[in-house]
Amino acid sequence: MASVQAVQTMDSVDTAARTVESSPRPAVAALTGVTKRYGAMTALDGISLSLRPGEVLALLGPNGAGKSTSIRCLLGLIAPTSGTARVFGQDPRNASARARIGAMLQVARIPEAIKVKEHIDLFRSYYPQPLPVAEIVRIAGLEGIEDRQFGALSGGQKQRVLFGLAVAGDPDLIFLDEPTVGMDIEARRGLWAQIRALAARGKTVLLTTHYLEEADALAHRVVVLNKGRVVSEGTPAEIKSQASGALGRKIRCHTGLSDETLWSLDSVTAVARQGDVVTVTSVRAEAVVREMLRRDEGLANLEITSPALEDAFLEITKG
Ligand SMILES: Nc1ncnc2c1ncn2[C@@H]1O[C@H](COP(=O)(O)OP(=O)(O)OP(=O)(O)O)[C@@H](O)[C@H]1O
Repeated sequence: MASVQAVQTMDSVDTAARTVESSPRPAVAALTGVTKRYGAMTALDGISLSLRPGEVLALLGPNGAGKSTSIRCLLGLIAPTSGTARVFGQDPRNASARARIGAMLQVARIPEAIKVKEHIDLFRSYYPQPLPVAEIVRIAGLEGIEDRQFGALSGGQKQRVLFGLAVAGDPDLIFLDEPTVGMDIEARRGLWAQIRALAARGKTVLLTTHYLEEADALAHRVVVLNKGRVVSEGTPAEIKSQASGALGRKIRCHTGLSDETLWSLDSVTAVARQGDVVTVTSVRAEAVVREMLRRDEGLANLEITSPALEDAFLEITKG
């Protein structure tokens, strides 16, 4: 069981320190060459992706990119037009595979007149070895609302209940389709801590989100989809560095160098001033900084930043 201590420990882990064993253990779930067509609309266009044990994989992409369709194929809710979906090495419709899966979907509709605790009891009954009710209530932060009807809850509280139902069966693989929509910042951070705690217990999580800082904060790996194809894949840091190749990095400092001099340096694409602070953008930031320090001994308050994941995402999916 995840203890509060484990949650707190994981919370303090630095993003860069998140690693997942890269051994060739079989994938927990995989789409291989999957195309999904709805009439003339191609929702997935030959995509392959796989989930490794114990990782949090974030699926990013603009509206209509194919994120929910990917999840629905992996859940066995829809069949690929071609290609294969496998979960624990089996067809996702196989009952023994399903018993190890939990899901929180965007379109989840559950009866409004039923109490939270009754929903939990019902979901627990679907699984062979569910978590104790008190554990589900604690993980999903449902203390005090167990006896309320689902329909009487706020949007954020409903999301927490759906998360609780997704983990009720103590599944090894959890799909979370935009899990923090409608949550305030505190609730969102609480859910992040729980997702980290799940991964720390060896659970595998596939998450879709439009909150790019969420992927940055949680994911071991990010797969970016656009128009049904995988357009980028890597750690959040790798995705950002791919984009810094195209976008450049920003060098901020106090310097006496003129705009003209700054523009003359290696691969500079922008020079901006705000008060005393100069911001220079270049894809060869190290070379530019070396040259700036050589020419200006008084250069101070130096700071170099990579594009945010948000900028990287827009760059990768534009066009
Ligand atoms: N049942 C369906 N019938 C027809 N077209 C569909 C159906 N389901 C999805 N699509 C289309 O397939 C494409 C991919 O949809 P999908 O829901 O997978 O995207 P998404 O990345 O999850 O988008 P969003 O971020 O808006 O949730 C979209 O163009 C969508 O309109």
